[in-house]
Amino acid sequence: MTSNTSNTVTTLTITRPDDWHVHLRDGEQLKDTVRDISRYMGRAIIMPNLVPPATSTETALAYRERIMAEEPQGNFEPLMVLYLTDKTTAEEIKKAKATGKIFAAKLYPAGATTNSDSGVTSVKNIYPVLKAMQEVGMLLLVHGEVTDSSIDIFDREKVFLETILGDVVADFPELKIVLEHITTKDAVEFVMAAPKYVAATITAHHLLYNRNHMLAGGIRPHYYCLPILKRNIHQQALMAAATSGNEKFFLGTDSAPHYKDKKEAACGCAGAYTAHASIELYAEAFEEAGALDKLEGFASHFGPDFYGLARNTDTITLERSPWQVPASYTLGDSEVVPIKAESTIDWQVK
Ligand SMILES: NC(=O)N[C@@H](CC(=O)O)C(=O)O
Ligand SMILES: [Zn+2]
Ligand SMILES: [Zn+2]
Repeated sequence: MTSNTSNTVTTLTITRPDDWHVHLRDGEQLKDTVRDISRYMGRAIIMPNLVPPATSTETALAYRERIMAEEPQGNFEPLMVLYLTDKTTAEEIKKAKATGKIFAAKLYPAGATTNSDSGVTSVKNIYPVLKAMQEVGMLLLVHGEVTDSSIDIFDREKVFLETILGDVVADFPELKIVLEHITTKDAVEFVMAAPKYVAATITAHHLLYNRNHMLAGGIRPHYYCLPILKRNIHQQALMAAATSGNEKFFLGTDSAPHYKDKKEAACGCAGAYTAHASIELYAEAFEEAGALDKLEGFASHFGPDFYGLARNTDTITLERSPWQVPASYTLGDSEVVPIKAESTIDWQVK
């Protein structure tokens, strides 16, 4: 990292970052999501929860082609992910791995989040698949929440760690696991105590916000995402983890666009759009913690290191240059309301 050394930092140059968890959607939305992700992200782990989900090597590769068609310069590399179901086979894992274009498989507990209905109903059902993944070196990405309706929504991540993930880690000691979009102090502690093959992504919105932002003084649907924002002690634990320099925690925006009318509804969809300003939002969070010097490791080094990929070799520069986020952006034939709509963001990428 290089930056000027006066009291307030006004420019910050870091190795080009990657996004280790993003939703680009499909069809008419792709041109808009790919434009945003490829502005400065070198690579991104592309979530496979499409309708229907990308459950096979063929569907994942076809999706990759549709993404590449929106970014013909090839400056951006989509890293594909297989969507695990109860029916996924060990052969499919080996086939996917052999393509060199599919880097991970995603465990969605069935019903846990957006488009997860075809997910896994019991982790035991995929034990042969996890064994194959461990053998061939394919990462397991996890949406870590239980789906039991008797468990309070604010406790679902913690209970998942206690009742499911602990066993998976113990039973597959050499399987690389990323606990995605962590939201609790419990998850931070779990990852820190786990062996070196367990890491986590943290979103910008879980660093910047807690459930008061979503619920106090009126209900704000654009902050509603899963796992849901928690109380501020959890936000503080996430901030401490992200800015600690611990290489087990790295950037994954979980930017997850939904049309405005699907969010502002009686039963609104889960997901927050942050790809319009992802590194800028992280910069705001890290600055708040007085830890801008820790941003580069989190955003640009620890992700590729964990995935066993080379770090990017070029850089991007952030400038302190406040700008107003628009009320909405075009998304396909409709619009999406981004995080910080109509508010100011201090940083801009040159
Ligand atoms: N995070 C969310 O609230 N939503 C994501 C799904 C997910 O990542 O769980 C989506 O696809 O909309
Ligand atoms: Zn998720
Ligand atoms: Zn996600």
